[in-house]
Amino acid sequence: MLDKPIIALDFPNKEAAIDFLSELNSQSLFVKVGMELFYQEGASFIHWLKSQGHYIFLDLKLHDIPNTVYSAMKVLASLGVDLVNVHAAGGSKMMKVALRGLEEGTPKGKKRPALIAVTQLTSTSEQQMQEEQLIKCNLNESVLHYAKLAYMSGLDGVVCSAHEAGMIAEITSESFLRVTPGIRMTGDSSDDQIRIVTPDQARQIGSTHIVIGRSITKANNPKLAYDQAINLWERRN
Ligand SMILES: O=c1ccn([C@@H]2O[C@H](COP(=O)(O)O)[C@@H](O)[C@H]2O)c(=O)[nH]1
Repeated sequence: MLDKPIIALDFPNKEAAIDFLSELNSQSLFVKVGMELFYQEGASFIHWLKSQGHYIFLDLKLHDIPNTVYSAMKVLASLGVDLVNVHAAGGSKMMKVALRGLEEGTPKGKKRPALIAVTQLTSTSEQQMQEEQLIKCNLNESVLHYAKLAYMSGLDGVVCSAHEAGMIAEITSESFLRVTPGIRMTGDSSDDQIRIVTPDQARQIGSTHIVIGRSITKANNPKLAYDQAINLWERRN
C-alpha cells in the first residue's frame, strides 16, 4: 500500500476539503475520509477523490453485530476505496465476516480494500480505559490482545498508536499493517490525542503508516506542514 502520510480530511463538507486539497496541489495523496465528511457527502465524494487519483482510507470504524457489519462491508467494497476499518472490540466473529463481506463485495478484477481493526483509540489513556471500559490489564496489553485477535481473524492490520507498533510487529508479522494516528509535529498542540509521537519517531518505533490531521489541515501553511511531515517520515531531516 502507498507509503505516504495519510491526511485526515476532517472537514464539514466537500467544498472545504477541495479547497484544502487544492492548496496541497499534489497528484496522488493518501487521504482519510472520516465520519463527518462521509456522512455529509456520501459516496459521490469518494468517487470524486478516486477520479483525482488519490488513495482512500474510509475511516468509519464499524462496530455492530456480525450480520450488520458483513452487509455494510459489501457496500463499502463496491466504492473502490483502499482501506477500511472496524473496532476490534466487536470481536473475532464480527471481524471475520467483515472480511468476507469485503471479499464478496469487491467487483471482479478489482483489489479488495485492506481491512484493519482499531485497538484502543489514540485519545484513550490507560486510566480512562481501566476506569471506563473496566479493562483491568495495562494499555499495552489491551492493544496487543486486540492486535492478536485481529491477526488471528485474518485482518490486514490494526489502528494503534505508534507506541505499540513495534510490539505488534513482533507478535504478528512485519507485513501486518500498523496504521498510527496521534501524530504531531514538535511544538504542536496534542488537542484531544493522548498517545502522540512525531512522524520520525513513528517510523523508528515501527508504524507502517501514519495518519495526520490537524498538524497539517490547521497549519498556517498546510503545504509546508505536509512536506515537513513527509521529510520526517522518510527520514530526510
Ligand atoms: O485511534 C484513532 C483512530 C482514528 N483516529 C482518527 O485519526 C485522525 C487524527 O486526526 P488529528 O487531527 O491528527 O488528531 C482523526 O480523523 C481521527 O478520527 C484517531 O485519531 N485515533
